[in-house]
Amino acid sequence: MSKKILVLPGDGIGPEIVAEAVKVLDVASEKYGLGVELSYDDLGGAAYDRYGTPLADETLERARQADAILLGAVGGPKWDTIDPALRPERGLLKIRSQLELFGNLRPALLYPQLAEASTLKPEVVSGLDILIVRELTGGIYFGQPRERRMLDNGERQAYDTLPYSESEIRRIATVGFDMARLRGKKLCSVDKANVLASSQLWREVVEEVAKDYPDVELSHMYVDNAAMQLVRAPKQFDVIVTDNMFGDILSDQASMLTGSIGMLPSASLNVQNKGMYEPCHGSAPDIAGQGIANPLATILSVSMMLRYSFAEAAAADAIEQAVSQVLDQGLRTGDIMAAGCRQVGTREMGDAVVAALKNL
Ligand SMILES: NC(=O)c1ccc[n+]([C@@H]2O[C@H](COP(=O)([O-])OP(=O)(O)OC[C@H]3O[C@@H](n4cnc5c(N)ncnc54)[C@H](O)[C@@H]3O)[C@@H](O)[C@H]2O)c1
Ligand SMILES: CC(C)[C@H](C(=O)O)[C@@H](O)C(=O)O
Ligand SMILES: [Mg+2]
Repeated sequence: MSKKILVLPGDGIGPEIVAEAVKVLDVASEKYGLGVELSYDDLGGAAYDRYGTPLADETLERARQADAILLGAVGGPKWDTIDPALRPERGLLKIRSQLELFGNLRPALLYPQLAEASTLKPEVVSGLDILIVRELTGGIYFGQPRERRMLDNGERQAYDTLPYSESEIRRIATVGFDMARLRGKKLCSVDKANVLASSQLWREVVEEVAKDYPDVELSHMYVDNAAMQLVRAPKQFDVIVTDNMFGDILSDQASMLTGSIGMLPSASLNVQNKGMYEPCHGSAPDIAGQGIANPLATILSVSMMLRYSFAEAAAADAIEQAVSQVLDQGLRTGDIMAAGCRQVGTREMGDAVVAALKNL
């Protein structure tokens, strides 16, 4: 049976990096007989321009029908001044929420070839392999009420709300423990339980879930300390589980330990392991249209798609191996460039991964 994949290139560098990831997916499909069937639509600013909304109903319906979704990135200055309810980012939040993609996996893995591109000393990052499990459909991004209003004294005020229910915490904690069990058997839950009520409940529920995982070593850490520990001694972490906003911030931070935000893929999964796959970075308006963006995070997101949505481990491994070989060849986009390497653009990097994959 063919695998239906909806491709949403999005905005800025989105179409550039997705084009390379699709080339890699096509080759993997042919080589491993995956039988993928691609269709395309718009999300974010591109959808606003085409449909007048960042996520059209028909696009959402196509996403529901698809077996998996490949996304580039959304947003950009062109849409910064439109009605905030129609911003490109709201389309992304809506698709995540409507498909209940609550489990966001963001692996920060250092390819040894990129040790010099990391912002930390080689001995601090060598062998780094962290998985951040971010809650993706709750918390302050979605909490109601959220409002901007005028106070009686004429001052403008705005607020957001940070709710977490027990069931939301339990299901993401379970993903964290399951992942830890498959990896180094260490889970660090990151919160702000010294201040926030939502974090106090978070910690309580994570402790309850821990009873089913006696083989996993659980620790708790406040998010401010976690941010510091990530740059002090990142290898102390195996799996981190955390809320929506903390996970957003910590994953961008962790990306630099691996050399560049252009290296960090992600999977956003629901209970049926239906997934949306996208790089962790944004639409990078500062380099869009120049053909210089790093496509590897998106290519590695395809690998995650094959692993998590389609259980095609051999094909997923092969893509990761092809990426590693290309790095061995000394090819680098600007963001991971180092002395003695050859700087290439987005397309050349994608072509090199395709060639390596074909030759495996
Ligand atoms: N998942 C998403 O769609 C997503 C994620 C983050 C930000 N955004 C949106 O993207 C827009 C820009 O946001 P931002 O500038 O804060 O973050 P960004 O991640 O787009 O860019 C931050 C910096 O990283 C660089 N960068 C990002 N991806 C790169 C790549 N593949 N190769 C090389 N360099 C890369 C950019 O050039 C920029 O200097 C905003 O509208 C934001 O809301 C979208
Ligand atoms: C664009 C934005 C809504 C999004 C988020 O904060 O989740 C992005 O930063 C991400 O990391 O995927
Ligand atoms: Mg982010």
